Amino acid sequence: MSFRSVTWVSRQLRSALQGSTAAALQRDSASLASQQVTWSRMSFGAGLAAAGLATFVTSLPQADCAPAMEKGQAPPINLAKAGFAVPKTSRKIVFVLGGPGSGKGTQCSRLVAEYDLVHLSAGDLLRAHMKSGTTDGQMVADMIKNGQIVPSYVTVNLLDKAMADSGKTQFLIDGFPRNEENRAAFEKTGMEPEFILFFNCPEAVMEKRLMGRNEGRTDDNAETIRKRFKVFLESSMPIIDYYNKQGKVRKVDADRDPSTVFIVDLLRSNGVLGPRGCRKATHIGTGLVYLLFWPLYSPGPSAKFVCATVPGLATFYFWMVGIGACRDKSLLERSTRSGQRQELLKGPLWYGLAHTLLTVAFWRTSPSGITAIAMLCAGDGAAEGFGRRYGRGNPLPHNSQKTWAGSTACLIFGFLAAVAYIQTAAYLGLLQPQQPFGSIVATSAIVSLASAAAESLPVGEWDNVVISLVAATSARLLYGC
Ligand SMILES: Nc1ncnc2c1ncn2[C@@H]1O[C@H](COP(=O)(O)OP(=O)(O)O)[C@@H](O)[C@H]1O
Ligand SMILES: O=c1ccn([C@@H]2O[C@H](COP(=O)(O)OP(=O)(O)O)[C@@H](O)[C@H]2O)c(=O)[nH]1
Repeated sequence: MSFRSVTWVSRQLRSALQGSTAAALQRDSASLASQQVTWSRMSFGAGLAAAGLATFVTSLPQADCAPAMEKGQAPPINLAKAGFAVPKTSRKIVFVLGGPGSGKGTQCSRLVAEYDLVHLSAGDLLRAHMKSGTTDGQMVADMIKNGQIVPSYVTVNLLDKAMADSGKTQFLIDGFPRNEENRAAFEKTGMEPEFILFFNCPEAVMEKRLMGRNEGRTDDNAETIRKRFKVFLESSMPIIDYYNKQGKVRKVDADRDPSTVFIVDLLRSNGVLGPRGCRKATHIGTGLVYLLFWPLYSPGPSAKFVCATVPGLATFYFWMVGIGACRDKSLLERSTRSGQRQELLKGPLWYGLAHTLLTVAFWRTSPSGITAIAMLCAGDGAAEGFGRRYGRGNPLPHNSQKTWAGSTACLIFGFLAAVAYIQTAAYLGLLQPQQPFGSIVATSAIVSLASAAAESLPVGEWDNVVISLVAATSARLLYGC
């Protein structure tokens, strides 16, 4: 479609909507009364359509993001084979550490059979490398036989290559880093672990398991096992202590038959498995799609209440599931990090309440509510996505959990969404009073700056409330309505 025809279509749409809105506003009371009946039907219809669409939007990501193997779908496309390199910084890495024989490899294998994770055992990679026939290979063979730690340049290269070849983004790295040199060399590559799974197991239990492993390994003999335990205590435990100080260690009690589910829960609650993508897509998409329906409602005074019933009912449902009055596993999967129903009573509940209250308090005649919803959805949503992907190593000075990349994304995407939505409302003649484009741009810029600052604060689960309040208040002060 050419630019001229797009312009023509948009002009027709505008004049049709403006005409009907203006006409509806100007009609005398008798004809307005009869119009109201039609409009209330339309409002109801639009409400139902919005509710349907909101349900559709929230169900979409579930299909996209749940682990493929879990749903019996075809395995995901291998991006490396398809010719796309996955950037190092977008890799999500979990280090699996613990003494020799603590069960790291066993648990990792069980996990990868079910989930879209790649298990990279540093020991396995080194054992494969020692058969390569190179001088390095011979050195690795000797070092493994003596329970020594192979120099980082060999291990880090093998790990990096294996990650790139997999074409995937989520990795369980088992048995690495084993000492300070390993850790420093890995972090120099720009990659950082999300967290560390530490398999805690008594030496006697590990020794018994190793002696019964029977995999023909050159190092599973009493003498080397003793050396490996010593190396683990002297060189590897300090690494676990190092990450512990950063709050990154998740301890697994490995002296029992640890069910896979236990580790799965740890991975889920730390955002490695499961529906983070779904959560974000829902966070960004629901509000922005909801706003698209606002022009369809009647100019009558009850329209905003009808419109607010959509997020209102959804919020009520969140609350019902959150308190345990209803069960909805798929809602928990796509709306929470931990899969725990109580989490619905925090961020998701406030998200829904913010939409409901902003609709009723401001409605489409004021740019303030639209601005706040745009900031909450596009700004806050983009902040998390960009922060995780590009923010590593550049934390904000006042909050180490947030990054410059996240705050910049919040500012830019919040601003763009606010300008786009308010300008559309202005174009359709919905705002009262009308706002000139210059004022929309200037106000959106200031509000998005304030919202990005609010988003960067260490307010935990209150972030949806804080960003909505700051955006709505600053927009209200600047627009005056
Ligand atoms: N929870 C467990 N209980 C009993 N035996 C286990 C357990 N986990 C692993 N094993 C056995 O112990 C041995 C060492 O396990 P493995 O996963 O190879 O340890 P790691 O990778 O930590 O060296 C294997 O023979 C494995 O079958
Ligand atoms: O990052 C690593 C991982 C393993 N190894 C060597 O490989 C051996 C076996 O390690 P693996 O993780 O396979 O077995 P585990 O000791 O956990 O049973 C170790 O003792 C080390 O000699 C190493 O040097 N660096």
